[in-house]
Amino acid sequence: MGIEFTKYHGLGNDFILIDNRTSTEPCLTPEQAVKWCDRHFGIGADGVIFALPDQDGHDYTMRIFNSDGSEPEMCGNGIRCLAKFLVDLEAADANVSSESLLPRSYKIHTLAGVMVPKIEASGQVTVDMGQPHLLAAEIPTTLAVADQKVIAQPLEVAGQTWDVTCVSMGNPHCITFVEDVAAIALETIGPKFEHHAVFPQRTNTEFIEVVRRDYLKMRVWERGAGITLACGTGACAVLVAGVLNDICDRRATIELPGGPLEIEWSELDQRVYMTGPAEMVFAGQSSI
Ligand SMILES: N[C@H](CCC[C@H](N)C(=O)O)C(=O)O
Repeated sequence: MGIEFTKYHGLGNDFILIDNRTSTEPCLTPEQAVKWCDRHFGIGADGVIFALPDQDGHDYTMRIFNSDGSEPEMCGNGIRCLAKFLVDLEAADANVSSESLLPRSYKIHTLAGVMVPKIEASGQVTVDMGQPHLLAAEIPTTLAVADQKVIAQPLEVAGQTWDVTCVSMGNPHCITFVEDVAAIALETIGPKFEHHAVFPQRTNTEFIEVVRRDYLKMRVWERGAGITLACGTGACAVLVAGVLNDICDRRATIELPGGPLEIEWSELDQRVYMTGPAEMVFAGQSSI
């Protein structure tokens, strides 16, 4: 009898979701997660997400392993998929339709703090992603003094100097603004940013083309996953970086290769809100 799983994606950033509600530890090791994420010898995904029981009075706990087996603090597209997975599980347990339970919010404990995804009746998911962290020590990066922000700082990567802005959404992001995002050789430059010495915990890297102050185009090289079609925490970090550099509004559409995300950095509570889809693809049992 294999382990049951369900595949979901958020704008093509795809995840294997596992109902882990009866144990407080993930049922797979990071090494097994690498095998499950392999797109030829396994199921294929950018990561594995575990729905664990609640902690400290929250509804559930989310843990995630990237496709390289590393464990990030948070995943924006992933938590939208987790919310959809949870409402599907609860509907199956109650023998009702998922739609009948909408709208539905969850308080999810993550390594980046408590996140609150809300599935609207439309199926779109809005997530309160909390406040961004901007000090060098919080990213973390050694590119600036620990209690300083990193905004438009020069960073040499692969013999070229890039102006970078760093933002943490619980996980690290290095953002740079370019003229033509399609011209970036992501597979070459991405790993050089990810493993750069100024990022002691590696980094996700986002390359951004500003089309309008409320419309940005983004491509991403993710820590622990490489090129993905979308990155939710990355889109949030990009919006914050755009505001800090005064090149975008506090509410904008971030266009990713997999589709658009609506991001707002609220002036009122300084929290970042992300809205986007989460789709179920298939369910199965794995014997690897
Ligand atoms: N690779 C990321 C985690 C997944 C983030 C991304 N898929 C998202 O939607 O936020 C990291 O190691 O920080």
